[in-house]
Amino acid sequence: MSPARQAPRRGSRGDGTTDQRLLDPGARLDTHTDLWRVLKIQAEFVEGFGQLSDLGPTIAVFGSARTAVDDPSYAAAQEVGRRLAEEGFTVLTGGGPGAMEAANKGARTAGGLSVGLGIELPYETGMNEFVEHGVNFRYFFVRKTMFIKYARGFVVLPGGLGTLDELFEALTLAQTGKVTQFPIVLLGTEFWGGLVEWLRGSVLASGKIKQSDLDMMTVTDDVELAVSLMREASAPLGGLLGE
Ligand SMILES: C/C(=C\CNc1ncnc2c1ncn2[C@@H]1O[C@H](COP(=O)(O)O)[C@@H](O)[C@H]1O)CO
Repeated sequence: MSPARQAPRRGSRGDGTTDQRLLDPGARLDTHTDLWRVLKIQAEFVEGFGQLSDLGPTIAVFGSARTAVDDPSYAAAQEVGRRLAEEGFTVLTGGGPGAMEAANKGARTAGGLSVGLGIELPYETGMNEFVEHGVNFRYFFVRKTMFIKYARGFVVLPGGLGTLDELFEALTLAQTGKVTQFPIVLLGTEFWGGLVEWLRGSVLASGKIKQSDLDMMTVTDDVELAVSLMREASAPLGGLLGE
């Protein structure tokens, strides 16, 4: 093992996270360190590509880290994980608790491949117990690239800032044509209805987006609809069971 590998990995306590050391204004002055950091970022991309390139047809499921086990959206996440796995999809989540855990649980108990992309955070959380194949990232933006690159579509359950960030990144990439054939399903009409209403009444009405941008999302409570939209978009790409 090389000396660099033997050195204790700077943890998520005390000296902050890798993302903090890259992004915090106080850390921006160290150009020399930043140049070395580029190599670490590059290594993280290489590791991610190596670990994830053989997943087969994959759908990412996003949602709150704080969703409790007795929350109806936990059951919905578990159900969508299960059904996606039964259809032959690999289920990819952030590997954390809440809705992520539920989706991984559904996939795992259905015998599907259950994958988690963990992220270094200022507090240790670790991967949920239902992740079969876990990959940990230090940089949020590297991890986000992996979600988009390896998923054929997104199912988004109720969530907070992390979930909204993932949703709007996918929408922006679809709007700008960076990804095509990329279904985005918002599961939970009561939760998502207000956001969609605001997008329509304010953002669309003031000309900041087009109707076609709104049409990129399907809002539903129907897990079967979510799964069939993923199947339809994935079919031309091939690789699903029975195709
Ligand atoms: C808040 C707690 C743990 C956080 N742990 C996470 N582990 C992995 N991925 C996470 C975590 N928190 C957020 N994410 C990512 O963002 C989405 C959820 O964020 P939200 O703000 O909770 O909506 C999720 O899809 C992940 O990709 C302790 O309970």
